[in-house]
Amino acid sequence: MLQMVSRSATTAESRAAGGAAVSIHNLCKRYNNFEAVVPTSVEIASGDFFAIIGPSGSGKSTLLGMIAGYIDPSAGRIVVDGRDIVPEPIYRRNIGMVFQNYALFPHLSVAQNVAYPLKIRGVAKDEIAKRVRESLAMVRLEAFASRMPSELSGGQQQRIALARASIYQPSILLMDEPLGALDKNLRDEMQEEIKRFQQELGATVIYVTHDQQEAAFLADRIAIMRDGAMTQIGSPRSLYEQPKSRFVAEFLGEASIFPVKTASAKLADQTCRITLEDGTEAVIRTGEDGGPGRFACIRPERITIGPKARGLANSYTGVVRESLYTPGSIRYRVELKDAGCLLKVRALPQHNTEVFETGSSVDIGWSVDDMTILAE
Ligand SMILES: Nc1ncnc2c1ncn2[C@@H]1O[C@H](COP(=O)(O)OP(=O)(O)OP(=O)(O)O)[C@@H](O)[C@H]1O
Repeated sequence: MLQMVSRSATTAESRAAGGAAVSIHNLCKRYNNFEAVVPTSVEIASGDFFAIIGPSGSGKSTLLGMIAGYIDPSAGRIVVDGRDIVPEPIYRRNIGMVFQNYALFPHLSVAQNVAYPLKIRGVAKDEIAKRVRESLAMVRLEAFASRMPSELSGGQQQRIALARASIYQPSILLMDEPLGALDKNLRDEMQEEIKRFQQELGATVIYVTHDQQEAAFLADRIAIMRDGAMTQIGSPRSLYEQPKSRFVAEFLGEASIFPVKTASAKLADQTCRITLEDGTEAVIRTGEDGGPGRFACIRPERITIGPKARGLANSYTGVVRESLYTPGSIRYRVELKDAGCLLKVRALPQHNTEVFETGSSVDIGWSVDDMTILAE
């Protein structure tokens, strides 16, 4: 294993072309009166792993297609290392692409598939053979050079697609749901593989996925798309911990979200008291003060359940309405007494952790920093 890593690293050193910086300025796509992508601007740094997530139809693939060059933008610029690539045809853009359907040429062997981009660029035979060997080593499939695509598993085919997309050392790699066709275990394995691969290649990656966990695992930054617009861009952590809207909070991970009815003036200790629509009162850290039209949000793992909740700034009693033990976590739904508000709670099962059964009364609470305020 160690030997393989060090050999790949050497290979990468000799190949790494480095990633390109990508600046997108007011890029948009209209189909008649419909804006599939509204004017969008974003800076992607060289070597960044940038993921785009969002519901179906939110414009992810359209944006990627404009960068790749197979969809013409209605307006806007895509500046790569200082050069606007919008007027350039696909083959001049030096962009590698990997898509969900592996799209390997079925009648060509693995080696011939990987060699293809170099062959059409007129690279000499010896050089092609050497680079095919290097590329296959990077995806750990040297032994498969003479196989046909039909003789490979789904994961192996996708690794060959990666090798083929990167053999001409593109400075940008675009991936649209590359693991979409694979089962869960293989997806997990391939995520590790893609991460390692990108680090070795040094390319800037723009990666479209439906899967928020996948995006969080792979990406330095994530853009969340909705109705053709990037609603929020940030690190996986900042998006999860400081979502700006209800949409982002619900799209990325689980949350309990309640409309805010009133908010008090600031209290002396930089906190304020809010009242939720069902009458529940909570003390939160001030900053983005919640008033009518705002929402209070709390993540399930931020809630303490059991006797330890008693000393917290927000402390209540409730009834467990649902209790589910799953590998790695215990999930509850707890209804606050006298309020009816239902909270999602996730506890970490440790040695001797008490599991509360459905119907039991429990203490439940959170600190002033755990509840955040969101806009619609
Ligand atoms: N050629 C077209 N003509 C008209 N509308 C289109 C065309 N291509 C895409 N659209 C629309 O543009 C919107 C964005 O599509 P896009 O494929 O970018 O979404 P997506 O976020 O990638 O969705 P998914 O996750 O389902 O692949 C959708 O509403 C789609 O119907």
